[in-house]
Amino acid sequence: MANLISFHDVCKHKCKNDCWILIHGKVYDISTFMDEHPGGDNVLLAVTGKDASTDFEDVNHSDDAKEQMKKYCIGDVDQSTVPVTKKYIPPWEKKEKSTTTETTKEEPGNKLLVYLIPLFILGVAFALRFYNNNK
Ligand code: HEM
Repeated sequence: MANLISFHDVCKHKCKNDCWILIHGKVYDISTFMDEHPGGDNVLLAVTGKDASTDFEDVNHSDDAKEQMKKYCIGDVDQSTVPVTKKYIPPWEKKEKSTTTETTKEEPGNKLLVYLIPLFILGVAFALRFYNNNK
């Protein structure tokens, strides 16, 4: 069975000579790889203590790099210990999403009010007219 490592433990290794990173649920001890990494050691240190999957994918690593990383894998992260990060959604995308969800989430009562309010105003207007005519 694969070695299960908590996110808390991953966060304990953030130095150049003791560096663990988390990519796609797997934990890599890359302490001996720091000086060899073609992208430099700074980028690797910058992604410690978090899920580095996106950072790793953003670089578009070669198949060779993906093959190479296997030998540094020391286990799987315990997913229940990884904090859920909220993805930043730009306001313009939020608006698009909310309009589509609003239409589906709209309560039937709201639609009814759109008809009831003008009817009510009309009713009051007629009542006033009737009242004035009777005077
Ligand atoms: C065990 C994990 C990793 C291995 C084995 C690895 C390996 C490599 C290799 C072999 C290259 C040369 C280009 C290629 O073949 O794709 C490279 C480039 C690079 N890597 Fe990594 N890498 C790892 C993790 C990361 C992480 C987490 C980052 C974070 C951003 C990163 C950032 C970079 C950058 C910026 C380059 C330079 C790209 C360029 O100049 O074109 N790498 N890496």
